[in-house]
Amino acid sequence: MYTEELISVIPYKEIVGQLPTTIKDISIDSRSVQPKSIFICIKGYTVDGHDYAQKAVEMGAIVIVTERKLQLEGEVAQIIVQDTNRALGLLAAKFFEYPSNDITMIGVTGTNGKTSVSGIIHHMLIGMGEKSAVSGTIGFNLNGVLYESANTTSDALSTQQMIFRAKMEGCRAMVMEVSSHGLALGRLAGVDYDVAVFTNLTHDHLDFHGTMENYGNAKGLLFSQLGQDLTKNKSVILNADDPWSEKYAQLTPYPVWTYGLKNDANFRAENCCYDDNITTFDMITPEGKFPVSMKLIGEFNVYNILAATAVFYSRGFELEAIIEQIEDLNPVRGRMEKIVTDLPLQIFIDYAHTPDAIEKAINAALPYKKPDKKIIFLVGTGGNRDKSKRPAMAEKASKADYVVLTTDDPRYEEYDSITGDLEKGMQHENYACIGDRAEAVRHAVSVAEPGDIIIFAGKGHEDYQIIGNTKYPHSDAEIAIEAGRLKFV
Ligand SMILES: CC(=O)N[C@H]1[C@@H](OP(=O)(O)OP(=O)(O)OC[C@H]2O[C@@H](n3ccc(=O)[nH]c3=O)[C@H](O)[C@@H]2O)O[C@H](CO)[C@@H](O)[C@@H]1O[C@H](C)C(=O)N[C@@H](C)C(=O)N[C@H](CCC(=O)O)C(=O)O
Ligand SMILES: Nc1ncnc2c1ncn2[C@@H]1O[C@H](COP(=O)(O)OP(=O)(O)OP(=O)(O)O)[C@@H](O)[C@H]1O
Repeated sequence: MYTEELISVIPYKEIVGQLPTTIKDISIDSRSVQPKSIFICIKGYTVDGHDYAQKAVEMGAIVIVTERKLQLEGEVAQIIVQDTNRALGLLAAKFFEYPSNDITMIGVTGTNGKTSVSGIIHHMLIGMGEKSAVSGTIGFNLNGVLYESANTTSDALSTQQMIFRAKMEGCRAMVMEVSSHGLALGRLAGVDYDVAVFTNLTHDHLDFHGTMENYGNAKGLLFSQLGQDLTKNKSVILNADDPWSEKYAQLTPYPVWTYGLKNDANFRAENCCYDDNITTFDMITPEGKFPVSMKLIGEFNVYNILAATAVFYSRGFELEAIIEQIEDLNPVRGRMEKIVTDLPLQIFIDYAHTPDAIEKAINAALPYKKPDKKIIFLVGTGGNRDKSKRPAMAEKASKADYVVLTTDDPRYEEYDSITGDLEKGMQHENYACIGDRAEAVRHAVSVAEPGDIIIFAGKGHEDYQIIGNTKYPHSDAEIAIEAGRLKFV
């Protein structure tokens, strides 16, 4: 690509040296720079890409985008900008010829439900015969092949690359989980969303955002960044039962569709019934009432389904076709997923790691609890991350009859520090603190009796536990089944 053309999309303060006529590639990682590349220096939390500019030049970078003038050896031009993160988004979008303009982009944000709603939309699209890609916490799923990603919302370069690949593979749509970190750190600059969805906003990530106000405002960027061009067919999907929705509705000129169970909304559910691992309800829509029956359990999934329905409706799909897809959906991996075992227990694997999600997960299991039987809830929290949510997590977990407090990626933090913080929120005495997660899982099984429900929360789809900075293989389900066989079979 012509260098002049590429850099025309970014505001810059100064150019140092002679720009080459063309550049061949774009990179933010000195370890994988290709010859004749433009390298953008990104400040991380642990390391700063500016420190790797010289290495990038040695690998073949011929232009460096930087926030300050660097002392570099070799034939290289420097472009000095105010904010390399923002420049990266704009350059990456231009380099890949704005792939998000050619594909329906659906962004899903919120504290809980991003993976669930994104997965639901993706699977419904596929069910309708549309090619679709989805990116988020579970990775990047392109035509059934899953690629790992480090973050829920990847850096701006990977994001544009993913959208480009989805476009080249003929996808009609791409669904993206949009995290508040991604929005605040400019990872989504240059992405043109067609539909923006909000699930809910509750306590999480305050180590990063500081206050709920900042956290909510960061999520709001998804709606304000939709733009103002009313010739574009865009829509916004908001949860009518969450107070932040009113604020987000003010941020956009595009049509807003609401959903919810409590307040007035365009899409509502009535007569919800949770029975035999089947959920039924009447969906109230702008076109009347439709009975729905689905395999996803829990009230939170009714919200997720209403959100997905609003997305499809806003894009002109027929309600009958939408509901047909809902009835075919399988539970999302690791989200109140019931594990099939030969044990006399009901075992759920779940990803709840916020107070609100824990409450919702336990509520989802309540209809399946048999008289005189227990719900055992295992909950862990991550080390070196938002500590303020820990007591609130245990407080919500206290709704279970027995609680096992443990760790979920302790990283560099002592087990006792994590379980000790959780313990402060416990509302009853029926609990144990066991920092080693494998031991904690075995303990949960050891206190179970036939007919009990055990919910293992926090790991969801993950198959590892991070201790220090090493990922060790770990599966709550496998450990539980092994312990259960020893005990019951
Ligand atoms: C705090 C944070 O956001 N850190 C992110 C950050 O890592 P970092 O600070 O260590 O910095 P780095 O990206 O490794 O290095 C900075 C720059 O130097 C470059 N570099 C580095 C080394 C080298 O040899 N050469 C080189 O060029 C890197 O390529 C990069 O451009 O940049 C990495 C690459 O983009 C991210 O993977 C990493 O996210 C870490 C894993 C993380 O845990 N982030 C969390 C807080 C996060 O972002 N979470 C949200 C929300 C999830 C949710 O909703 O639950 C998410 O979207 O995932
Ligand atoms: N709409 C919802 N409202 C509240 N809780 C939910 C909702 N959907 C799912 N949950 C609960 O939250 C957990 C996490 O769900 P999900 O992975 O879909 O959220 P997420 O926003 O992607 O989370 P993360 O940002 O951590 O990846 C689930 O396992 C479930 O317990």
